[in-house]
Amino acid sequence: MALQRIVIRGAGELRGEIPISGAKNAALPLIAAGLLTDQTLTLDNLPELADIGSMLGLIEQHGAGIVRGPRHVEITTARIDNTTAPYDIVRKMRASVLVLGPLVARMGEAKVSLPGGCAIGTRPVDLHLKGLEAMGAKIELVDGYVHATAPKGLKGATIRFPFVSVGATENLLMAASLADGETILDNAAREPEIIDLANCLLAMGAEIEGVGTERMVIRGKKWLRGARYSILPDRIETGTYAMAVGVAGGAVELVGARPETLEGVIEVLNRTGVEVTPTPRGMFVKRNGSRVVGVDVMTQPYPGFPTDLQAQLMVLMATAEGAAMITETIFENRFMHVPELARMGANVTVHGASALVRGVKRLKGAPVMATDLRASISLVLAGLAAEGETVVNRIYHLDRGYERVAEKLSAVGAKIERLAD
Ligand SMILES: CC(=O)N[C@H]1[C@@H](OP(=O)(O)OP(=O)(O)OC[C@H]2O[C@@H](n3ccc(=O)[nH]c3=O)[C@H](O)[C@@H]2O)O[C@H](CO)[C@@H](O)[C@@H]1O
Ligand SMILES: C=C(OP(=O)(O)O)C(=O)O
Repeated sequence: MALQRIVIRGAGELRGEIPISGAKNAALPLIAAGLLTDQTLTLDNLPELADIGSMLGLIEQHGAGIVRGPRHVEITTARIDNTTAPYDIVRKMRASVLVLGPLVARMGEAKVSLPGGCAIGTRPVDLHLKGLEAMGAKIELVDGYVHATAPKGLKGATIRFPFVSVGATENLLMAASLADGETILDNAAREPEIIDLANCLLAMGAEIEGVGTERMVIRGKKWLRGARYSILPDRIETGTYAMAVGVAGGAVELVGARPETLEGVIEVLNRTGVEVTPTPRGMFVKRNGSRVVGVDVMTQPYPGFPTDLQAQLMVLMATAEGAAMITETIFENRFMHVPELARMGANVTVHGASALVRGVKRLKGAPVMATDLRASISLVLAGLAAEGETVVNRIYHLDRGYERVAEKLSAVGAKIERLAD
């Protein structure tokens, strides 16, 4: 594939509407859930993203039949004929580890490549593995692969997470749905994507109490049926475009957005001076005239401010009146965007897990690149606010998580285009 880049010529206001796609981080576990049943799981509102293609490719090589249509997929896993998730797929996308729970639960064994570190931190999977061990699986690490076996099937267990993990909650929720007996997940993640997965599992016949709370009780079933489920709108994409309006100014309706999944984010936006109002179709975001003001924000598990919007918020704060302290508590290395933003004139000093952002009047365009998804989109947002031309290189990161980003932004007036070499 030719190397592609995005060119942005700032700085004009955004006006109009942007449709919000289905949530990547809900879609990925839901696709893995397709391995739990021999019947068809149909997913609607499927976003068109590179990560979705990778996840479908992964479950296909386990034996799933995939029929893909526009914004929708039918997954039928009548049989699983391969329980190995190979390094070549897992290294591209960490969410691949979500096949582990479903495979062990249904087949009594799985071999999944260890995902390894990535740009934003070391990201171990020890909580996933300890949970499966508590459910009776034997875990061995062989040649970089996790080999999990439970020849007599998984057994219900009480699992208390020492800290909140979205992925471990999802993996064990799926595993518990097909285990023998009752599983209690304590200190479980409460992200809307977890609720989406639980609701789909309920539609498949699972028995889960406490959905949306930190304590879920799952009574395992011998078999789950097929279902049809519509993926929730992407709250991170929504928050990203809301911040784009904050950065560039203007007024945009985010159509399909679910403001109730973004309360912590809306509260922060309102404090900065960006106005957010729910509408019958989604939410309306507006910033007219004056500069936003700096606010201090700490990332937290849901319902706190999401780490996946930290880089975008930093761009908003980079042009704010006054200073902002942004503290990242989820990942230990999620400030990769800072040096690139500095090249565009942002004034940011990192001290450990905190970044002190002193607002400047204007950013300046520059060639930039990023090493992860949210850092990449933050550079696009910075380009919207910058004087002159910004070229964002290595945009394959963007394609992992943002559907048609250049089209969506140019439809509201941004001067943005995608170029191939
Ligand atoms: C595909 C998907 O949904 N990705 C999201 C998911 O990632 P993911 O599920 O990987 O994130 P987790 O919630 O598991 O990670 C939270 C923290 O726990 C640590 N940890 C996690 C598991 C474990 O076994 N051991 C351990 O130490 C991680 O390194 C991290 O520091 O939630 C993150 C936190 O909201 C988001 O940023 C990601 O976008
Ligand atoms: C970090 C992210 O995704 P993943 O967990 O798939 O790396 C993200 O969506 O911002």
